[in-house]
Amino acid sequence: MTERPPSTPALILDRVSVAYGDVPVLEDVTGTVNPGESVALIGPNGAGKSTLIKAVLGMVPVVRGRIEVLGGPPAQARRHVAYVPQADTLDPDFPISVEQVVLMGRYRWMGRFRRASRADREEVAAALEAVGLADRARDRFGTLSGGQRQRVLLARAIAARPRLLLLDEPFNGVDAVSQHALLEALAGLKAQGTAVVVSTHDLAIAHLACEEVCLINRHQFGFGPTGEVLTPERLRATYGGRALELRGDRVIVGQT
Ligand SMILES: Nc1ncnc2c1ncn2[C@@H]1O[C@H](COP(=O)(O)OP(=O)(O)OP(=O)(O)O)[C@@H](O)[C@H]1O
Repeated sequence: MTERPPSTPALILDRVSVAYGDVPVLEDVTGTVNPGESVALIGPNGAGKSTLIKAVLGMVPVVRGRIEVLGGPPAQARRHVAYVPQADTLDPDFPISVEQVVLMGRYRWMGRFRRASRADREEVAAALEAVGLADRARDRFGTLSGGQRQRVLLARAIAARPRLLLLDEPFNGVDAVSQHALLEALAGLKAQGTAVVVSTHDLAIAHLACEEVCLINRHQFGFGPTGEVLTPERLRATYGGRALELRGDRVIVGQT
């Protein structure tokens, strides 16, 4: 019997350090995310979560160490990586429909004139279905609630058919219905082999959405299975001595 070759990791972080000018923001972050796996980036404000995501996108340079995306440098993998930013640059007043926003996710696969094929339209419809907004396709994007808009932006990323999906705090200000829809859509993507990296302040979400966590606050305080790494001691170290822990699905914030 022949052994199947191991699949290429979606993301390798190898002693990654990032600085803005002379100011170090991340030092020695190391870990691997395989296809179909998800990792939650957890750390306080200013810990470097967004910076790490931008480094994976090749938007900020790595000063030491190495980032490998789908077996090569980040710049070579851009077509296979989708990103849902923390505050999207799309102006909610811009007159654009929900399906037009999602179609943007297909641009990387379209020809020079960006004419949508039937297959593109089917991908858009499937992505909207995945986030539970199929019935809002023709509505103006700006008329949706904040949580629904977040779901549309995830649909745009899904329509890009990424092999690695990066989400920067997608659950902020999102109600329970939208949260459930986002979690279901992420589970669907993972089942198709997409690797997911999601920054979040919500430890309960990290438990629900991700089987791995990366604790960072400039330095790395742990990277591995959620149940093993998300301990009160490590959380306290990550949050600079503040006692934070997870009991059941509740986050307990203690004294500094
Ligand atoms: N473009 C930039 N130029 C200089 N410094 C920056 C820049 N972007 C971020 N920083 C700094 O880098 C550090 C990490 O910021 P980053 O946005 O990565 O943190 P974060 O963990 O995502 O925080 P939050 O949870 O508040 O979103 C902060 O001290 C921030 O001030």
